[in-house]
Amino acid sequence: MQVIETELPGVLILEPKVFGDARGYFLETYRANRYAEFGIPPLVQDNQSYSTHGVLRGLHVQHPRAQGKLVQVLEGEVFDVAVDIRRGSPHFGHWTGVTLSGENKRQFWVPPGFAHGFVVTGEHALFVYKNTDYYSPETEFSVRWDDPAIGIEWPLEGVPSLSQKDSEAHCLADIPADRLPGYEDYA
Ligand SMILES: Cc1cn([C@H]2C[C@H](O)[C@@H](COP(=O)(O)OP(=O)(O)O[C@H]3O[C@H](C)C(=O)[C@H](O)[C@H]3O)O2)c(=O)[nH]c1=O
Repeated sequence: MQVIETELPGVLILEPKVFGDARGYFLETYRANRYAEFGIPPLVQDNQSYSTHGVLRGLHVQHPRAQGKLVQVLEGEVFDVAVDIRRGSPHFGHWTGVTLSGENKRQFWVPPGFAHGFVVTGEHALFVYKNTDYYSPETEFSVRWDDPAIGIEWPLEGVPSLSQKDSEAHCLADIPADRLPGYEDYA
């Protein structure tokens, strides 16, 4: 397992060891004791989504009950992004991104308190992710994917395909400060 730090402290790229042989390959995608060594707490909910090229899901966050997310692509390719939206964080409004694919088998750790999203850069993406807390629709909200104050450089050709919820999201500056996770809550 290779663990790669990103420019956002706490956000990690993980490269599990792949055991290939004449039959195909094997890899471990989660092990509580080993992942705890990298600061990843126990994971309680597993999700899967399938999206076609040009779909953009996000930016999503829950607060309270912020979810840390261990994300991975089983088939296809996405550009995956984490944004630090914790009030008081020295990296507030900063983003980092990584290409995840069935080919590179990389995982991306998005800590609690970060907004998360991805755009499908392959023909499709079978996307799976494990969460540190349960889905809480009453505390979930979206941040605009194209918030100029965040300035994510999405590898996009044209306008992305968004859900109604994501198309109506607000920019960070228009979200009341007390609605945002605090750095102290999730440092
Ligand atoms: C997230 C979630 C959704 N749902 C239901 C609610 C909706 O009826 C339907 C689709 O939900 P939504 O449009 O929010 O799904 P995504 O746009 O893929 O959102 C997810 O993808 C982005 C990138 C994230 O980071 C979040 O984890 C998550 O919000 O699934 C559930 O029943 N349980 C869940 O945990």
